[in-house]
Amino acid sequence: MSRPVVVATAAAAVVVLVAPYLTGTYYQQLLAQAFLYAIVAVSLDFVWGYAGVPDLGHALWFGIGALSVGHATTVLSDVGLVEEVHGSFGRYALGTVAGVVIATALAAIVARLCLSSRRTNDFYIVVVTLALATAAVTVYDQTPALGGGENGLFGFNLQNVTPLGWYYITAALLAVTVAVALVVVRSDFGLLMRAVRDNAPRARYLGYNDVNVKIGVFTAGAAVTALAGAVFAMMTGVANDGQFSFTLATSMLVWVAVGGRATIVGPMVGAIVMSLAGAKLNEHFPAQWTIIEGALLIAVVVFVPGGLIGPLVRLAGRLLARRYPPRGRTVTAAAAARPTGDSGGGRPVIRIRDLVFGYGSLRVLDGVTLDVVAGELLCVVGPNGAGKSTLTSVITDRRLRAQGEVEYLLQGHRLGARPAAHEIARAGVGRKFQIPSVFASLTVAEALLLAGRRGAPPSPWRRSTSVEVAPAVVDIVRIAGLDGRADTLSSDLSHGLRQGLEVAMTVAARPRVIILDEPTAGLTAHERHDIGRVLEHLRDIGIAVVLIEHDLDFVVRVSDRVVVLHGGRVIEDGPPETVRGSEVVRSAYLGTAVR
Ligand SMILES: Nc1ncnc2c1ncn2[C@@H]1O[C@H](COP(=O)(O)OP(=O)(O)OP(=O)(O)O)[C@@H](O)[C@H]1O
Repeated sequence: MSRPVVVATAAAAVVVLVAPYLTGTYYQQLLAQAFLYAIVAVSLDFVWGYAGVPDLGHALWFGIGALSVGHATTVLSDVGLVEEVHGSFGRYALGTVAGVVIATALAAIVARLCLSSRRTNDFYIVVVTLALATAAVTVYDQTPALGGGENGLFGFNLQNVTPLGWYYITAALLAVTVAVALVVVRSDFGLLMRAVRDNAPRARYLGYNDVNVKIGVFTAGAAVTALAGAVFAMMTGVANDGQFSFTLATSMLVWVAVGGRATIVGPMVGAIVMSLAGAKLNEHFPAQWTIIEGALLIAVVVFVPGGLIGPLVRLAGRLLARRYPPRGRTVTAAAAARPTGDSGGGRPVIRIRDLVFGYGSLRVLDGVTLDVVAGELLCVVGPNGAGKSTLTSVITDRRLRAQGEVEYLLQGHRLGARPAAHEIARAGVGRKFQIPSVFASLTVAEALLLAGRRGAPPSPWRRSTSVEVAPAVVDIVRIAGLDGRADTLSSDLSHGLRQGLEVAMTVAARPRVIILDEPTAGLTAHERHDIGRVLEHLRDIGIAVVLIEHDLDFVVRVSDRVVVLHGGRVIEDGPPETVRGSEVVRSAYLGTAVR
């Protein structure tokens, strides 16, 4: 931490310690509630801001925590009225643990159902979280035996803790939450969270299970929020439908959006300021405050998507960085990070037999049969729409329902019948997309760091500062003009530089088979020549290189074998010169029908 950050943190700590002595009990209670809401905002920032999973019903987890403590400590009558309160500490602990466990389990189920299928996407989780929060309030109100109905449960607050005590307890919980959150988002795992948010398919094809990352973060967010809900209930002695409500869920979204997504500090400040303002304004203008909150959310999302506090935090960070330059990540070549191809060159590493695949009624691959061989540079060519990119997709993701066989003969890896994209990538099949696909919010070095781990779970607290990659990756970085740009954000790179970065990322993952869809598009003739040399080097060390290309001169120069795809069928498979001279190929490229 730089000195100004230490000073600012110490100053904030002094203010928090002294503030309750300058205010009365009323404000101590309000602030203690605001701190709990700030914990919720930080957890939602994790889920929505960093992992990109929109949870519109985040209040549900808060309500479950509160209701669980209410239930553990009270005895209800037949009509749901509180008859007795059990004030033993064990009951509070039991309620808290049960609330966290129930919220965690339910969140894991919801996230798995909404996120794990190829056919589901963010839209599902938006609808499901919204529907769940709404349904929870209805169930709550209609089932008095569960939560006291519209009256809720009350009078069960933990005795012997004063408002000042709660103030310090909640402040300490918030400090721990923020500290842990900052460590995690700055760690290597934090990079993965942002990578999955920015570009889940790219993360998947580098060997990461993006769905599990999202499910894990969503579930952790629910657990922390349930804990905050449980403490809230112990402190106030109240559990009611308001804690589940869509109104509270909307407030949570407003805190994060107004504070600034993916900043931690922004949502924390947003929650404290907005909940204090809300509490005061609600006293005088209860109806108007809800409208103001809704309008604020719309205004921020439309006009200042970065939020109000987040940009200030970033600006302060930039100003500080000028005075105290942060330690950037360095990219260095390491022999140990060298990709190792198969020693037995000439051996098939992927065997494809009679592959048939279509989009609806459109048949795109029509009985493709070919071998991908270690230590060979294979070019796949064909006119637009021939099925080249589709073939890449079907080879690198067997969850795509294709008929026929794809067998992976990668030493040391046994893949199941229909391995997922991340499993295939981990086994050593690397893929570069046709349109450059990078992680917008990651720097060049950060992207290479993640790529180099090839799906190995990154540490949630360690922040690697040096990135060791294969010498070939350093060559690609140099050829692509990325030298000296280790700390440049991928979103700030030109099209050509992104192209180079994606090739470098694919090689950094130490693949044994590398499939590159038009890696030289957007590069100059000189850069193409250099990339060609890197690909030849990869081939020479035993890697199977599959290149999808349109530039026939380049293809003839670098390839050992050329496969021509036309109308989803392999119409030629042989040495480059033979293929170039082929009448069938010429007519295919000129658009004449091939029989
Ligand atoms: N997701 C999709 N849904 C429906 N049709 C698709 C989809 N992706 C590709 N296609 C169609 O499948 C056919 C083959 O496309 P593909 O991108 O595999 O060809 P290609 O040989 O890579 O072409 P290009 O050289 O232009 O990239 C095309 O007719 C294309 O329109």
